[in-house]
Amino acid sequence: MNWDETAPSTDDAATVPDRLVAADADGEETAVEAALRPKDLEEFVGQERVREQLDLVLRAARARGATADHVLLSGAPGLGKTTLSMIIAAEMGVPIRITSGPAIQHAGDLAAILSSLQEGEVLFLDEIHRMSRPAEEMLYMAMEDFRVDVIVGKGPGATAIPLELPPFTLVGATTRAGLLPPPLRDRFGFTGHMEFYAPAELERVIHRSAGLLELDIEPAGAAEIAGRSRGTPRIANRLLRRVRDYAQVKADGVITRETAAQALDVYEVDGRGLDRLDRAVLTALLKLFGGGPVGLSTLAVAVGEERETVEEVAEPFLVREGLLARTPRGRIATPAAWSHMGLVPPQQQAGAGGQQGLFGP
Ligand SMILES: Nc1ncnc2c1ncn2[C@@H]1O[C@H](COP(=O)(O)OP(=O)(O)OP(=O)(O)O)[C@@H](O)[C@H]1O
Ligand SMILES: [Mg+2]
Repeated sequence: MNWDETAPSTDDAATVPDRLVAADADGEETAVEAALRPKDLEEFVGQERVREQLDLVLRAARARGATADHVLLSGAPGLGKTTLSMIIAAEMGVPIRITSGPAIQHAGDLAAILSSLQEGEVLFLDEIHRMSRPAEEMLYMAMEDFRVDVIVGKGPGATAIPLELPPFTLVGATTRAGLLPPPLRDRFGFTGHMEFYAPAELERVIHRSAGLLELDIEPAGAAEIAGRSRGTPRIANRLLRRVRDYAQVKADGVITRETAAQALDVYEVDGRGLDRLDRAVLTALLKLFGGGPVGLSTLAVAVGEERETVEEVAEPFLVREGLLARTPRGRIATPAAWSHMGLVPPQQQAGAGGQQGLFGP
């Protein structure tokens, strides 16, 4: 992981350098994550509804000796879509092939993958909303009829050679279910929508990971980390690793509420999971603009960040937490924002006199 705060970002999307509370995995994290992935539905924490529904789908398919229906998993980054796809394969006792929408640019790429699948295999297509149109159209037929037409030649002389495919289970994952064309969405037999996790569920994720990493953690320590994890298991696991480092170096290795809180304070992740950027946005909104309304561009300049960074990186979580609202007149802070930042709104400072009190009698 790159901790150099000044390192230029290579992503095209608005990003800030390596946030501890980013929901996306960074490159090196993938290996660490693999070790912490639950291996079956039983071990998979939370998402009760999706788990129960999926359990039925898979059990029924197994009982029929059939290949499971195609499954679409939608939800925010880090909630367990990839994990669940691997669990589907494991529960069905079949191999899994992993690819992603951006990796399939030509229909031919997809045809090659599809024709090399074994019977019953799970094909995991991550970021399925980012597939090219021709590949998508080939996928329709493959999903429905287990057949593709391979086009040979060009122009008027081109011919379509039908190719039979073994039955397979497509597991598609997307963070943007709304971007999927309806014909594609309709071809999935089951759609599971993943929700953010409740604190108690994240505590279970943390205890489980702590066990695998052989860490000594007290329940209050797990609760402290859970409260700062923004409803996301990936972030919970990442914060746990940082707290582990701190507990090793600064304490006796045991993760108590105090060590967890001190460690995450060092990393500037506050009690509610806000990091430095989130707090900078709120501080500017509250202190410089009296809680708003203020335009996005003005707010961004005040924070010293790009407009897109404020809008795409900081705001979604602040809005989700009910700390900031986007209105036609600009951004405003909610009462919860004032109290979270330990500040008093101007009206209340002025007492019963209201806003006027600010400017004297
Ligand atoms: N329900 C869960 N129980 C325990 N651990 C989980 C659960 N969901 C996710 N995790 C852990 O969180 C990490 C991220 O999960 P995963 O990679 O499956 O997320 P994702 O939804 O595929 O994210 P992305 O959208 O970025 O691809 C993994 O290390 C996994 O172990
Ligand atoms: Mg994933």
